[in-house]
Amino acid sequence: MTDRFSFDLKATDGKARTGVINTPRGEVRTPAFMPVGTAATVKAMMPESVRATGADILLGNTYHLMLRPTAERIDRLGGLHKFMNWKRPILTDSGGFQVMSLAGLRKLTEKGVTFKSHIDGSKHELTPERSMEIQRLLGSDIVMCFDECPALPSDRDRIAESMRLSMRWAERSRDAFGDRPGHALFGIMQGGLEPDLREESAEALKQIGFEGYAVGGLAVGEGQEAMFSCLDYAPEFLPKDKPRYLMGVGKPDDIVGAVARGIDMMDCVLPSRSGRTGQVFTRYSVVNIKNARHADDPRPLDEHCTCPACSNYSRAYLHHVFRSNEMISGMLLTWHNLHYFQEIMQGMREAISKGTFAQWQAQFHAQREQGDI
Ligand SMILES: NCc1cc(CSc2ccccc2)c2nc(N)[nH]c(=O)c2c1
Repeated sequence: MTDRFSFDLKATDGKARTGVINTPRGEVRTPAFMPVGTAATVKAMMPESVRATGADILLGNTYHLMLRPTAERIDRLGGLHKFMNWKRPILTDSGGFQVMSLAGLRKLTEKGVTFKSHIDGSKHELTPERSMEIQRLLGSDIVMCFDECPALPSDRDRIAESMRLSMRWAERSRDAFGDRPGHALFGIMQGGLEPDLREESAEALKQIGFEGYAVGGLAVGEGQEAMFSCLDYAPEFLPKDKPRYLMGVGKPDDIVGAVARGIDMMDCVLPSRSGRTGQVFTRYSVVNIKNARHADDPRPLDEHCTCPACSNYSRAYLHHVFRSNEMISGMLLTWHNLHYFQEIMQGMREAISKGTFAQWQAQFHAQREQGDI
């Protein structure tokens, strides 16, 4: 164990990298997929089940937790790790993105954002300083800078103005974060799909200095092709010796494409949210368990998968409990999806270590062309 935060880059294969993030609460193997635990729970999962899927770290949400049950109450109860019974690392987002996508009556100024809670309409303010305080009260191991993520498409001037505001907020986040050994503050690169603005943002963040760097402002409606075009150059603007985190991404092929372009960490609600809506990710395709074709099918979702859903239940059963709106449906399908996402990450870590990432990527895509078994 360590009392410091550090990143060891173990191997590269082309632009793909594999390594380990060392934190006082344990190691995070990269490339890493981070399940989202928005309101202090990965929905439909016990923490020990999340760990059993292979997750080393999970995400918490400043926006949701500041509204309910509040960061001060979680702090009084011993912090988020104790509160949600997750002893390993937690990364929390800074809240700005969720304010812009969820809250009402938002007012954005140089100081920060004021808004009304989507829960009870109460008024709140988030600034870089308040976001750092909330994330400190939660006790998260990796803290994200307070930033503004412009919706795409936006005109270039709007994107430039928003990025430069986020860079001023990054400086204020750094100052407010203070000296917290064993904890990390990650900067967030913005700049839309504009190479020069992305480079300007990266340079500004490197001047300030962070323990890790995120690529923000992608997967906001631009589509996979445009996202990959940006990832063809943006990660290279960031320091090689620090973790690179692509925020809020994505589908399995998004994740593989991002790792191939030099990304180390990703998060997405997709596997858990889809698990609750009957959308199942397998190595061959996406299966909608609601479809009548599964009603009499005695086979597992994926005969190669070792998760509890695939080891112990038929498609017919999973179809039945989904149609019957039984709780076990969300539990089993979420477990399977998270297990499958972690299986992809483990496969990539091994392939990059062996220098066979290109072959692994080719097989990943070839299997998906086969379609459902
Ligand atoms: N992919 C869109 C996206 C998603 C998130 C949210 S990622 C997340 C969600 C829940 C918990 C932790 C992290 C973002 N967060 C920030 N701060 N900045 C962005 O540009 C951005 C873009």
